[in-house]
Amino acid sequence: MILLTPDEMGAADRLAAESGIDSYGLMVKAGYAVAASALKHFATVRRAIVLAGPGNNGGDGYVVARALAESGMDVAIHALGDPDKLKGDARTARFECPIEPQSLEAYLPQAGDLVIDALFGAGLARPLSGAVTALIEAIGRKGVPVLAVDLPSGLSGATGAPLGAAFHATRTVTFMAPKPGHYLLPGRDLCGVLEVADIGIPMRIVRAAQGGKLSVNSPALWRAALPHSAAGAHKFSRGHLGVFSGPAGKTGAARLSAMAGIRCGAGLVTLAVPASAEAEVAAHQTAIMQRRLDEADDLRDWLADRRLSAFVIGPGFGADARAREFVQALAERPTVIDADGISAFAEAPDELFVTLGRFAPHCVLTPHQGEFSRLFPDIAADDDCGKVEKARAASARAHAVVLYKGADTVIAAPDGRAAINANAPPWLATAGSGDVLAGIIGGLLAQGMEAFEAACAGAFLHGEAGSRAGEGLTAEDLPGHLPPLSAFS
Ligand SMILES: NC(=O)C1=CN([C@@H]2O[C@H](COP(=O)(O)OP(=O)(O)OC[C@H]3O[C@@H](n4cnc5c(N)ncnc54)[C@H](OP(=O)(O)O)[C@@H]3O)[C@@H](O)[C@H]2O)[C@@H](O)CC1
Ligand SMILES: Nc1ncnc2c1ncn2[C@@H]1O[C@H](COP(=O)(O)OP(=O)(O)O)[C@@H](O)[C@H]1O
Ligand SMILES: [K+]
Repeated sequence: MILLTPDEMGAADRLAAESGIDSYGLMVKAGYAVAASALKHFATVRRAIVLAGPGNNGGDGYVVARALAESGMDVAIHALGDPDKLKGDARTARFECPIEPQSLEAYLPQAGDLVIDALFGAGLARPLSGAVTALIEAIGRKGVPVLAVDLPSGLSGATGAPLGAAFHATRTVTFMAPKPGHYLLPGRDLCGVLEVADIGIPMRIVRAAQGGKLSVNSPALWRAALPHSAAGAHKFSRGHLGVFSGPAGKTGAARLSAMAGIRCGAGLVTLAVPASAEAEVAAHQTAIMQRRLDEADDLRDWLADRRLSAFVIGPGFGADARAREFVQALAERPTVIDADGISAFAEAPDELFVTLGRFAPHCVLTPHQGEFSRLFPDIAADDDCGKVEKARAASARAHAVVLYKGADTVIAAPDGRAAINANAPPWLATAGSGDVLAGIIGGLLAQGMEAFEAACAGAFLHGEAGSRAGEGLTAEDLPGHLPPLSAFS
């Protein structure tokens, strides 16, 4: 599913107009789609209150009011600003609507109302005024449901962050394609249930405006890149994943990664274990192999085996000089660099970026918010930038795929491709869950998937496993609930 930024949506609008499509016709379709949603999902409300803004979002609102009145609903319009100053399609919509607008101040929220929020959509340019903010609070206090047109007013469609106050909608109807702000937090929560209405802009125009670089993560993005298990495959043809364990007492994280890697199809998985932890790891593993590995020299010997096709380093490893040395040696092969593998470079992130820059972008960095801030402090602190732009900037700087974790995980590649993951249930946020994700991605890399596709598929499979395991899961449950890759091919 493609995503359009508000600017790209504006471009689609312009291209549609240039191809002869009537823009007022689009507004009418948009308004009727919202009215249909109101009638279907809020059938029991006593009256609909349309809050109409000064631009085309307000224009949509006048169409909604007309459509609802035609269907027999009791409708009132409260306009922000002087309706006589409306221009273009919004002005036409206002004069085709039989209901005379009242002032915004005249609206007193009442139980039984449905608010249609048509104040601002893609054109929001600054934080909402004090009067609008007070009205949002009054509507919230009364528990009046809100149906948002395109976006809850106050929310940036580009970043998913409110510019100040914003409506908290029950449902949102947007047009042609969702925007990043519908999926990035807190926008996703502020939108409520999202509907995407087709208002008749041809998809070829939508695609031309979009450029194909940002999407919602779904199997369509990576299905073709999944490893196929041929009948004659043997374990080495399905890849060999190496996972680095921490010292005694800290081996659990790497063991979780290793188990996830073998469950998602790596032919062989070996845990590389320091001497202090050999007995501990051996007591836990059966299908996973084990190799003693203490120093960087041991690692260089091991790397002589070219059949080792991918690595995971970081979970429970220790964020120290040894971690830096290991990551620098591993960067020549596809490697997931997680947790301590990231934090080890907090004092000298450029050392990591220079190392990664010497190779093709075949490594995946998987920071959560804290780790992201350690490695990319300036990008993390840029409040004008949404999570997609942050992940993209980080990926370009690091010369690696960056999977920026959270409830709204974003995956970005150095070439600008990006995806927002949307299938993770909230109970996936449990200790060790990130270690499992690193192992899944490692397992896919080991089987020959490219880094961006492996990271996207990994995040999606992790979310699926979380849903299948259900609320109350622990990280140990996740590998056993991974769906088979064949379910997606
Ligand atoms: N694209 C398409 O194909 C289609 C788009 N459609 C619809 O058009 C919508 C976009 O319309 P839009 O561009 O007119 O922007 P919109 O959100 O109405 O706001 C702009 C106005 O608000 C003002 N303003 C901004 N911030 C403000 C603030 N904080 N406080 C006060 N004022 C503020 C701003 O004023 P200015 O900044 O110029 O002073 C300007 O007057 C889109 O969301 C969708 O619903 C549909 O009809 C279907 C086809
Ligand atoms: N609220 C949430 N909803 C869904 N998934 C979440 C949420 N919060 C975190 N996650 C996911 O849970 C995992 C947690 O990983 P991480 O922060 O590394 O924790 P740990 O180090 O304990 O494994 C990540 O995949 C992250 O995207
Ligand atoms: K709106």
